[in-house]
Formats: sequence, structure tokens, C-alpha cells
Amino acid sequence: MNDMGKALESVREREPLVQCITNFVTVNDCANIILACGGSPSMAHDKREVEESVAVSQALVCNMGAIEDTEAMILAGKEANRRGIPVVLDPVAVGGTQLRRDSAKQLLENVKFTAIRGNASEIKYLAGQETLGSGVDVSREDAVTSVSLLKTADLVKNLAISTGSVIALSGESDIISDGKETVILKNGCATMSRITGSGCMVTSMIGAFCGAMPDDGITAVCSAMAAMGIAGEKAEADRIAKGTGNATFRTDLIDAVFNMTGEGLNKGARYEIIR
Ligand SMILES: Nc1ncnc2c1ncn2[C@@H]1O[C@H](COP(=O)(O)OP(=O)(O)OP(=O)(O)O)[C@@H](O)[C@H]1O
Ligand SMILES: Cc1ncsc1CCO
Ligand SMILES: [Mg+2]
Repeated sequence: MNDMGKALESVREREPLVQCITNFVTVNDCANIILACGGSPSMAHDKREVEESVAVSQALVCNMGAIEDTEAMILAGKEANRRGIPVVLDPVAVGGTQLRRDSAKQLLENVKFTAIRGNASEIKYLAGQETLGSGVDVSREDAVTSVSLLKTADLVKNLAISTGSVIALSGESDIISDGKETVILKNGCATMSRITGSGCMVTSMIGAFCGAMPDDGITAVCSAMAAMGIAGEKAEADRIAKGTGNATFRTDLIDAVFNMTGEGLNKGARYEIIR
């Protein structure tokens, strides 16, 4: 993995246009977090225009939250693959319903993803494990503990090898692997799971970072996830100081990404690399 601070600086220099086909719940937050880290968002999602739209972008983000856009995601994903534009997948609630299981299968069969980011229930489902998560949040039983951390890191690494994608499993610790390097990131705070969309937002940021550095997926994904975690810690300190709740936390989280520097990212990142 290369320098995270430089990765953030390169997003700000290159201002990648990030085409997102995402859900109506968190779409505005995703657009604003892309702007906060230095990218430029486009949320066009109609199948009649996505190929044209992705052709002028530096990255594509496909988020399964609202599910109705699978056809548009495949059209856009294939076009991005043809052009060598990185594609990022957020498999929201993938194991939860037959429709989502089928959509994910179709997406993975038709599109090569640079990175896939999901919570433990979602990533474990993609790795072929039975999971208990049925909604968009991780189930208590799937959440990674200190006991299951290393075993889960193996699962993430193996999924990276079998898909050829950088896999990021988010949670109290984030586990990220490209099959060669596996990184455990320890930033963030529990309040991040008390707002909707912290996952969708970090996946959108991964899109921006991959757009700025398409040839260094592991650095792009780790840097975006560390930036999000550090921003969560800043927003949590603000929340405690002000006595506010999750609505203000969401705003403070986006502000903290906006105000983050490369140096702040390097100083704040807490991680270990397992080989
Ligand atoms: N308990 C926690 N401690 C530290 N960081 C956390 C915790 N829970 C979540 N996070 C952070 O929050 C972000 C979102 O991760 P999470 O696993 O909650 O995604 P998600 O379930 O897909 O969210 P959503 O679908 O609501 O957008 C990640 O950056 C992750 O590191
Ligand atoms: C709550 C919710 N429902 C569908 S998508 C979404 C956003 C978090 O994944
Ligand atoms: Mg999610």
C-alpha cells in the first residue's frame, strides 16, 4: 500500500468525475461526500443515458440499495470495463431477498469490479457463507469480533482472489484485501452505524479515490476508508462536545472529510498490514 495522504491530495488535484447509480435514501449524502473529498459527482441513473454518462467519467459506483437499476448498472459497468474506468460495487442487503441475490449474481457475471465494499453480512454472503443479515444493516451474528477477526480476514482475502476485486468489509474494524496485502483499519466510531448511509458514503468515496488512482486499488480503498473513519472520530468528538445527535453527526462527518488534509489522514490512520 502507498501513501494515503498523497492519495487524498491526488483526488483533490484530479477532481475525478464519479458516476453513481445509487439509491434514493442516501443519494444526496453520496454526492456531497464525493464533493467533500475533492471529486465531482453525477447521479444519472436512467438506462437510456448511463453509458454516455460513464464514458466521460473517471469512476462508476453501483449501489444496490434501491435495486431497480440493475439493468442500468450492467450497461454502465460494461461500458466502464471497455474503457478501463474503475467500477465499485456496494451490494446493499445482498443476501436479504431473492431479487438482490439474483441482481448481484448478474452484476458479478457481467461486470469486473475494481472494488467491492459491504458490511460483514453482505461480504460474507458474497463469499458463499450463510448469513443472517436480512436488512441493510449488519446482523449481530455476522458482526466481526476480536475472536473472528483473523478468520474473517482470510475470507476477505480469498474473496479478493476469486473476484479479482479489492474487497472491503466495513465495521468496527475494516478489513481490506486485494489478495496480496490484507489491511485491518481501526478508525471510526459506533455512531457511524446510527446514521443511514455511512456505508453508501464510504463506497462513493472509494469511487472518487479509484478514479484518481485507477492503477492502485488497494491504496485507493484503504485511503478512502481511513479518511471516513477519521472523519467519524472528529464528528463523534463534535457530537460529545455539543450534545447533539445523529442528524448533526451526519453533517459533521461530511464537514470533517471536507476539512481533512493529506497530513491529517496520515497522522490519524490506525492500521496494520497482515501478509
Ligand atoms: N462500531 C463501529 N466502529 C467504528 N467504525 C464503524 C463502526 N460501525 C461502522 N463503522 C464505520 O462506518 C462506515 C460504514 O460501515 P457500515 O459497516 O456501517 O456500512 P453499511 O452497513 O453498509 O452502512 P449503510 O448501508 O447504512 O450505508 C465504515 O467507514 C465503518 O468503518
Ligand atoms: C436504509 C436503506 N434502504 C435501502 S438503501 C438504504 C441506505 C443504506 O444502505
Ligand atoms: Mg450499506
